[in-house]
Amino acid sequence: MTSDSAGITVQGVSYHWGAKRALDQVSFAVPRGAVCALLGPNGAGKSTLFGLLTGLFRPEAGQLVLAGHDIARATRPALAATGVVFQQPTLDLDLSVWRNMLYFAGLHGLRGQDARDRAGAALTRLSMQERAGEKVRALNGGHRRRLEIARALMHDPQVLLLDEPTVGLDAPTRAALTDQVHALARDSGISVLWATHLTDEVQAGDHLVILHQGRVLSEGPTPAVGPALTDHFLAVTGDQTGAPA
Ligand SMILES: Nc1ncnc2c1ncn2[C@@H]1O[C@H](COP(=O)(O)OP(=O)(O)OP(=O)(O)O)[C@@H](O)[C@H]1O
Repeated sequence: MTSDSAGITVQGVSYHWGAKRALDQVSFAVPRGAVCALLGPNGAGKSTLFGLLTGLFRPEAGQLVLAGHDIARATRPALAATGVVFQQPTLDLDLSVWRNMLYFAGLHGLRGQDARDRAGAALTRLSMQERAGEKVRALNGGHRRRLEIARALMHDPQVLLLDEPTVGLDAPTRAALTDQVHALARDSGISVLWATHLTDEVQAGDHLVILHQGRVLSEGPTPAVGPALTDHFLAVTGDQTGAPA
C-alpha cells in the first residue's frame, strides 16, 4: 500500500531506549477511513510508536506518514492532519469543558467565532454539548475521555490517534467509548489508530495489527473477536504470559 492510499503508513521503524529495543522494523498501513486496533500487551511498544507518530522523537530508521505527510519532513502538515489522545489525560480540571475546548483551539491557532463553532460542533459529535458549562473535575472518567476526543477533533483531522484511551474506565464505559469511536470513523471517514491491550475493544471489520516485544507479528482484517481473538493472539505470539485480557 502506498502512503497516498493510506491514512497512516509506518514503514521499517526501529527505536531503542538505551540498550532496550522498543521497536524493531515495524511496518503496517491503516487504510483511509479504517479503525486500526494496535493490539499488544504492556511493553509491546505502543506508546513508543505514538511518540514517533506525533513527532515527540525521531525513529532511528524508517518512515511515518500521516494522511500523506511524512512526520519527519513535513511535521507541520502531518500534525495539522492529526488528532491525538495520549494515554495520560491532559485536561485542566479546574476549567469548564467549554474553556478547555477554547484553550486548545487557541493552541491550534483557532480564534473567535470559528473556534466557538468548531468547539460546539466537536462537543455535539461526542454528545458532550450539554456538559459544556461543567467543570472537568465534576465529570466521570468516560466523559473526560469523550471531551479529550472532542478536543482532538476540533481542527478536522483526517487521522485520529488514541493511545489506550480506556485505561481506568469500567467495562460498560469502555464499550460505549469503543462504539462511539467506531461510529465516528464510519460517519466521518477519519482513519483511527486505537492502541489497546484488551481484545474486547477490537471489533469485526477493524484492521488489526498485533505488536509484541517491538515487532509486528500479524497485520490484516480482524480474523475473530472476543475470546477467539485472545486464542488467535496466543497462537500468533506463542506467549501465555503476555496475553491481552
Ligand atoms: N522513556 C523510556 N525510557 C526507557 N525505556 C522506555 C521508555 N519508554 C518505554 N520504554 C521501554 O520500551 C518498551 C516499550 O514500552 P512502551 O511504553 O512503548 O510499550 P506499551 O506497549 O505502550 O506498554 P504500556 O501499555 O505499558 O504503556 C518497554 O520495554 C519499556 O520499558
